[in-house]
Amino acid sequence: MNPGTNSWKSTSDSVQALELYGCFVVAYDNNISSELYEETFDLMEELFGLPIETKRRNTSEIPGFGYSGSFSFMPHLEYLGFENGGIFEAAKKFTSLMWPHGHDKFCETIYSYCKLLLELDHTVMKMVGSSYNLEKYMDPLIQSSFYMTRVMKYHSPGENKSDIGILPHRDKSFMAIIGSNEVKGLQIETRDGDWIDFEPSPGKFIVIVGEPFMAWSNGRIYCPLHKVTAIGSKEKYSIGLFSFVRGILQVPEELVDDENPLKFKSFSNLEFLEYCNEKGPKMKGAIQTYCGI
Ligand SMILES: O=C(O)CCC(=O)C(=O)O
Ligand SMILES: [Fe+2]
Repeated sequence: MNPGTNSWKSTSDSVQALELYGCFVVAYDNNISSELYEETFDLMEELFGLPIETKRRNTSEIPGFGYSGSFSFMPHLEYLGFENGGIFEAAKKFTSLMWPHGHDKFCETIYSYCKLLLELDHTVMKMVGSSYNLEKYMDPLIQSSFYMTRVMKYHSPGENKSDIGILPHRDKSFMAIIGSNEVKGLQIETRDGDWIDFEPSPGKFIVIVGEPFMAWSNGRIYCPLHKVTAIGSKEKYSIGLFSFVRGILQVPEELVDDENPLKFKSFSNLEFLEYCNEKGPKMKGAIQTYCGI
């Protein structure tokens, strides 16, 4: 990504969007075919159509992973989160848990889909590194990341109706990349308090900064509040790839100077996740209370 070239321009635009909005939309249609996109979302219907006892087999110690749904405060949401869907063995393990007799098509489709999102995650990380001249930090961050694929179903509230899908929140992951079927509902809050819609379409993804990434950048990158509204008679399905960084995260010294004093102490992404889980879902600026200076 050399200064002056087109890829450098799109890099600086994207990083600027992360600073202003904490998110940006990627048209990834050259990399993900509409067939793969459609197949993946068709399979979501099949997955969520499994008996609840089967879906409950997907358990995890990590908050936000595993299976959950029918929350009193978010009655339309149901989700399944599993680790490392972009690694074939992990995709296979999740598939066998859901379909003990196997389901090759599901396994191959979800793996291909997650692998593309994984590549996109690495690309975005590298874009940030190149834009801030912090390239040397990016490979170690990527190498200590692990990923959750979380598939979400928002049950329809009914024709001409709308209801809460996910309450306004900031992500506790480092970064998330989300795509959905054609049903709208995800909204991101701007710094001015306006809510903007993510308009889903095949091959389009939204990259969302989580609180740990914002803290790592010493607040240079923004972390937006966002929410989902369940709307109308069609079910909404979305698939997110959420990254988490193991070990201790520390603001790079290059991002600290007299004008930008250190705003966050070193912290652990995973312990932060536990902390938020204990404090409950209402915490909006959790990272500040966790490790803000
Ligand atoms: O389903 C979506 O579009 C967004 C989900 C989300 O914000 C989350 O799981 O943190
Ligand atoms: Fe989120």
